[in-house]
Amino acid sequence: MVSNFGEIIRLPVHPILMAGIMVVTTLYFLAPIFLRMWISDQNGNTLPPGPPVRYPFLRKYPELALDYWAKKYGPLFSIWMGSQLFIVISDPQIARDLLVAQGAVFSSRKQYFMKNQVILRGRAITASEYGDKWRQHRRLATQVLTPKAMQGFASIMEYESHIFIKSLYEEGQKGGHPINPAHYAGRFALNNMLIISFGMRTDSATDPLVEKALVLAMEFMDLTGPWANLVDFFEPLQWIPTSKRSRGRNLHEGLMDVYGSMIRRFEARMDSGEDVPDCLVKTLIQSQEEEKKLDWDDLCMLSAVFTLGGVHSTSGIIQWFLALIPSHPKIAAKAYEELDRVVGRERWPNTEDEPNLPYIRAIIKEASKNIIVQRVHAPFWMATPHCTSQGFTYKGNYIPKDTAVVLNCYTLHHNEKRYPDPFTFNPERYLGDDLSCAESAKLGNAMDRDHWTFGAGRRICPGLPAAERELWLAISRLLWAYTFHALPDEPISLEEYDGQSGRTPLPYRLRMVPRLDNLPIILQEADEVKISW
Ligand code: HEM
Repeated sequence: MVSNFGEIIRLPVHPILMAGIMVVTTLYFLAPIFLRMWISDQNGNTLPPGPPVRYPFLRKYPELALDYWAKKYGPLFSIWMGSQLFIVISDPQIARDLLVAQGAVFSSRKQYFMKNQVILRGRAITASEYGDKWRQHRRLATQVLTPKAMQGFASIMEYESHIFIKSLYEEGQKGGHPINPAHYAGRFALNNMLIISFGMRTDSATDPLVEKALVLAMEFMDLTGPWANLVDFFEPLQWIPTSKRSRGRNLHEGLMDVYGSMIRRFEARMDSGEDVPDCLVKTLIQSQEEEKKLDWDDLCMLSAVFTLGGVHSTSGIIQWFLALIPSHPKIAAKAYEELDRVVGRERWPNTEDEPNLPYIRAIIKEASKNIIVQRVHAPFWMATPHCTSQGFTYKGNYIPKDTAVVLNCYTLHHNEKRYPDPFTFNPERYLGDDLSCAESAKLGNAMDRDHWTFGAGRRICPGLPAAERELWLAISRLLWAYTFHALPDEPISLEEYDGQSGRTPLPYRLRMVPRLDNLPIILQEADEVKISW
């Protein structure tokens, strides 16, 4: 604009715009103050208490923020992450009252942009909203994991644990050479999952398929941490192309490619009349013929998620166990005493020995409950969030439809009343608990449940029986076979964990020294074989 005096007048457009943006942004972030007053059910019950601001993201160890808020606002609090409302459950009874008793309301899944829309395209069981599609997927998944079906997989899992111990022995040069166990634990878990999903296994530690599948598994974990993606909570960001989004798309393509070609190979064997083993993909292909609703993308995503879900968590627990045990020699000594007394030194433990080895069972439960990283961080800090499919009022707290529901495992697992001295790795707390995790999850008194690592309610991990058996075979045999030693100049870091959803320790090496002279003789009893397919 030009003034009467010929001067150019600069309109303060920028400051006004800036001020406007700042006001809108401030209002946006402070909106929970008002929303907490306005959102209520017909009886005037408002949301569970919680912070008065929206959060764009949580810091690196979100479990600590949740624990802080649970102490401040109580065992049922609410929080906005961007535009998404969450409720956070930190008490066993509330977990039971909502996730189990009100399963029809609290069992859906939010269609998170990155995980469920870009990568899984809403297809796989873990991403499906509560409804017919999920029921169909869940039925197929549990069909593959019935106790009878598990019996069929038992000898294969025993074999895989044999190969796991053997490859550690060979690579570790009988204890002379330090090793990073990540690859071997990953391969053990992957082979178990490949057998359950595809009736096949890989026969080499450097098999390109293992490498590819493990890379995909790691990328999946990295991209799908529940609070890892800003784009999940700020919808406008979904329209902006980002490198992360490209990674998500590439991961989808990678999963379709790898798992699609594996399904095709399996299908070709079926078509040629071969007597193929019972496994998830066989069930899926047969069901596809019977139930037309299962399309190609369903098949690929279901088998991918099933396999991925089972690999990272199981190998993560084994890796944490191996990271922790060198600094707990008294616990190892008690385990050796029990193993020598009950199983003896002539053979190693089998599945049937489980009821007679309560201390080993207790170690596994304690390891699964909570690997205590430097007594602060907890890599398994929450189960996959659920989501409400309708509004519900619980003891005066209104929980609207589409609220994301977080099971706050960190706080649940550090409950002083349930786990005295909760920051200590103490298997003894589980002595006298003879139930499997699956049985324990069904206990009437939620306070008695062993731990919440496998989730709760209708979405509870369907792979639980398989995971328990794998952990048993791996950890009991590791303890029978080796003593564990950190390297003096390479302390094992228990301070941090890797990946957005925090499942694995930072890379480390340890020496695993054979405990008994007859280990090589036992290891000779089985050789690596490829189950061709
Ligand atoms: C130690 C190992 C494992 C851990 C800690 C684990 C943990 C979990 C958790 C926390 C959930 C979410 C539960 C919920 O929403 O309440 C889940 C879901 C799932 N898990 Fe596992 N899991 C493990 C092993 C496995 C294995 C071996 C399989 C397959 C054989 C498997 C298959 C699945 C599937 C398909 C779902 C999705 C269920 C649904 O949304 O209905 N998991 N798992």
